[in-house]
Amino acid sequence: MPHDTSALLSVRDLRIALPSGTLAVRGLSFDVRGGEVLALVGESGAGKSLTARAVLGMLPSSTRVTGSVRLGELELLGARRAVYAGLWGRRIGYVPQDALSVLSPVHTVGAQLAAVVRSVSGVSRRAARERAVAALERVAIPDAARRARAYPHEFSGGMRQRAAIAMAMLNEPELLIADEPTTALDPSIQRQVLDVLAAQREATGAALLLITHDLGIVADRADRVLVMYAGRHAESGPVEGVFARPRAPYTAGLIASLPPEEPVPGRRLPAIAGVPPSGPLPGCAFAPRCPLADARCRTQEPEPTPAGPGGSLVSCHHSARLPFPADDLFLRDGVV
Ligand SMILES: Nc1ncnc2c1ncn2[C@@H]1O[C@H](COP(=O)(O)OP(=O)(O)OP(=O)(O)O)[C@@H](O)[C@H]1O
Repeated sequence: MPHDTSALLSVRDLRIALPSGTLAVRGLSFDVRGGEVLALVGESGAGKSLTARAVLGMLPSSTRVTGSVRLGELELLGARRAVYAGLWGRRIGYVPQDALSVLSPVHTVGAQLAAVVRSVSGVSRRAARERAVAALERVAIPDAARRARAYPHEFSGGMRQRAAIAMAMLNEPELLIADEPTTALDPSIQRQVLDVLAAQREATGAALLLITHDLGIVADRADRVLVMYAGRHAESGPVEGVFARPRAPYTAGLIASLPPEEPVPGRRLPAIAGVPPSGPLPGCAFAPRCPLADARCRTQEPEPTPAGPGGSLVSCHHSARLPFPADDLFLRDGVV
């Protein structure tokens, strides 16, 4: 598949081999368009974080990465460290799951934000500090001028995460990559942090690659979704379309196993039985868990194929046979 030259980020045939030789990401292609939110979802171990780190150029040198990752015209895979250093915080902002991985414990939050400002623009220390405080205000840190003089450990988890968003957005990058930015937070705080992220993104027009395993967040916050399974593309497309009519059995199973808003007493919750494969399989990686799998699925790996409106793609030999809702398919293996 050629690159989409109109996309902000265009990833093609990304393969990531771990030091053990295991191929953890196996030929993934996707695009992020300017200003949009693309959610990357899938079970733990699907390769979401590795994909994000490959785009960010943050994988250890012991991993082997092939394929192509283009930011606009610029090829990032194989780029020298200096190229990435010029992009981080300027064209690409990064919000990790744990803000402490980007905030140093030995400097105040304000000093760290000011240093990021000064790394890009030659403003005075005082002006950089003022911009740091303004950035903390924008992410709703109360009493920002005073809080800027505090250290990260003096912030609550939610405040630290908002400070990390402020830091990522300081220089108005075109692309933001957020890896499970709210997973470590209480549900009540998650919403605030996601609201802050959305507001910042809308104010600057940045695109967002949002990694999450929470389909509720995808439904509420993303424009398009890419469902990954065992390092591969399972399904992708506009969020509304994918939720209204999933075409990959894996996606349908994930949606079927979402707890209903109002539980029906005595009704079993569908579940996808089994666990993802630990090694390579000759056919579709989901086949051992898939209620529709047949002999072809066990021998022939499905490729992403156009499947619906809005550029939807599905990697499944039997998507046309998939009913929706698919609860009954997954109830066979359901848990009480
Ligand atoms: N540095 C590493 N060395 C060895 N194995 C790794 C490394 N990083 C990731 N892996 C393995 O690669 C696979 C994919 O990991 P990745 O973190 O991308 O998954 P994920 O989809 O982000 O999962 P999660 O939702 O749990 O974060 C997993 O099996 C993981 O154990």
